[in-house]
Amino acid sequence: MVESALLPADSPELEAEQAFLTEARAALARMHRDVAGREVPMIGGEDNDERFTNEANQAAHRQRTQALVDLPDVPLFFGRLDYESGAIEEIDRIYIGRRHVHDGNGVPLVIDWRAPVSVPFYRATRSDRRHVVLRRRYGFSDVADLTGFEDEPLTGTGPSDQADAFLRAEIERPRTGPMRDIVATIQPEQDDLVRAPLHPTVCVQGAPGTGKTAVGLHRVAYLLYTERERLSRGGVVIVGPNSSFLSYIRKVLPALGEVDVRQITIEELIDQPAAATDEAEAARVKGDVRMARVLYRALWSYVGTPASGILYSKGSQRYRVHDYEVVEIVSALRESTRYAPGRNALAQRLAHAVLVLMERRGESPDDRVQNAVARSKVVKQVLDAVWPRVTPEQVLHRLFSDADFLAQSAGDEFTADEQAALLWSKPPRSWKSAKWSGADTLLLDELTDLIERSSGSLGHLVLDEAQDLSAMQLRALGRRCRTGSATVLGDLAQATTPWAAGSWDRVLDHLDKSDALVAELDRGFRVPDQIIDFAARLLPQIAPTLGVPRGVRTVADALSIVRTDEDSFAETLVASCRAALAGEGSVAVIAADEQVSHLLEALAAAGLQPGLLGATEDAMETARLVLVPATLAKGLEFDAVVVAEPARIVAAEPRGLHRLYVVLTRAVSRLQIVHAAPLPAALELS
Ligand SMILES: Nc1ncnc2c1ncn2[C@@H]1O[C@H](COP(=O)(O)OP(=O)(O)OP(=O)(O)O)[C@@H](O)[C@H]1O
Repeated sequence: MVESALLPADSPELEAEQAFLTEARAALARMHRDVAGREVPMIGGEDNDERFTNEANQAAHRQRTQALVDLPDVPLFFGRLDYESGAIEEIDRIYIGRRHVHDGNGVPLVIDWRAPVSVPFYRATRSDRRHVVLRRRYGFSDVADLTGFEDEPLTGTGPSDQADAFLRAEIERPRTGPMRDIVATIQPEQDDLVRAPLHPTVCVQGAPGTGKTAVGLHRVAYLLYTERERLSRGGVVIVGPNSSFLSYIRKVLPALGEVDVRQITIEELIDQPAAATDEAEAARVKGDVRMARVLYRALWSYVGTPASGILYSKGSQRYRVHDYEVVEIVSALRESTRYAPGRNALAQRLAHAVLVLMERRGESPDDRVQNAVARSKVVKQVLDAVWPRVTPEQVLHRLFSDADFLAQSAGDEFTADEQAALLWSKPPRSWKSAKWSGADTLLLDELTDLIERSSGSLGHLVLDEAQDLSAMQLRALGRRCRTGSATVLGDLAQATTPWAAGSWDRVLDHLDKSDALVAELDRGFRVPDQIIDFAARLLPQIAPTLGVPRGVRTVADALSIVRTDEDSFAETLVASCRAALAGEGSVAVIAADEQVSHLLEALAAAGLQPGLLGATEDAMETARLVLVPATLAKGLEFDAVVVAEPARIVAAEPRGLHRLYVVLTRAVSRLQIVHAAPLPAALELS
């Protein structure tokens, strides 16, 4: 969508392209009318299957109708390929767009970018032309009027730099709000990941601004195109770190014609609201994978060793199952089932043992007798004594209230200090009055699955900023897509949580997707070279094994550092904001969370009226200048960024340097650092 003015507005060729766009729009409107006006067939009857089928048909119709809405600011096509004549059937030219548009008589006007025939748009080069002679890219205004185009002939020799110029212009087009799609300029290394098959899971390590989020979103659109039937059963879910980030990315998939994908936080996916917060150390320990083993032991410690057998009476008959037989049955079951089905199975096995005794005495008991024995008082007494019913809440309440129970369950997994961090200082009287933290809800989720296997039916799960997830979060997510696959996106250098897993092998192991394909993206599209090089000085300290990302652009005066003193800090910051606002596009001030309210006042007092990210979901859409607490900056970007007092950002949390690395890599064109305190040593310019 580059504003391109290569041709005069009245050039016949441009006019012909504009006329084609008008024709394609009219065709899309007709397709929309046709689908919207079509009656959805309803099958009669009121049973569950019929109701379900009718609802599914209605939903599919709604989705199809919505997908055909012509969004006013989204161009219908963005590129064209001209083929050697006769190369592909009778077609010598195709227009490529966000969805398929046909003329009503079976003639395609615009081909969906996801179709195999569109692949050369992204992959053809002069040395591998794939029968393409010309690639054309279009420029559009903000309201999707076609304003120009650029041609890239593939028939010449030597490298072509048009593609790079187009990419650069697209990256630098000023931002006005939420993230936009990159469908016109997906790069070959990104295209590989976007079009990777549904299975196995794909895991992408990538430096800031290499396009991980963009790749994840386009991959979802691609998979829905190629695997819609398979995915419609379990659904697709995108999990992002917080609601500001989700609000930022929410328009990309609808612009690609996909309106039915849930984009949520992990808390929403787990669906157990948290009512308490943890101290940092407790949160770290609760997120650790050792917790899974501790919970396992805690739960199974409820199963005791039978002290006696059972004596079942029927009429004048007595049947005795000896204690050693009960012990054997219990220990065999312990090894082979989950907790709740194990209890049911124990009842049935005991009843079966009684039935065998009955048969030995020449009786011929049937299933009804077995069920009656299984439900009898004597069997129930054994069950309650040996294999009691428990809920996840009861187990966790006991674990955090009872130091002996915790020590016994922890074995040598946790140190005494770690156990102390887990214990409640004031235990609630009962599990019913316990207030669970976010980390606790994941432990409850794990226990629920240990008690009764949960179903895990998602078709595909995208995890963005996955480097931050704890082992217990990853296990909970993995359980929800046991048979599905995932796209795991992240950057180990941007891991800011104390419970971060630390390596992709471990992340994938916790997610139970060890067969994943791991790839790396290393071309940083967002951040100009000078800023990447500056931020990368932190890498030896925060992620020594990761390489420095390769920049694709230099921008004049991209980086400046302004030293001031405490007294003039606000004034200097205001001046930096004014300078940034004099340019085009979005501007952010990013500061340590605890400094935000003070800076908000200072900026407002200077008449700048910034939006406050996190206070309202649409702050990035309603204000050009946004004040961003450092902990919410992850995943976002702005044309210009002013970072206030890096030392405070670093001091605010244990992984403060990682946070600073995130903050320094949010700018597309200009980064200004305003500081009174010294910069971290690695950043001091020599
Ligand atoms: N092929 C491309 N064409 C145009 N723009 C691109 C391309 N790839 C990435 N970008 C742009 O680069 C910016 C960064 O992309 P994205 O947010 O997906 O990166 P990321 O790797 O997820 O970054 P971070 O690690 O900082 O979250 C976005 O503005 C995106 O639109």
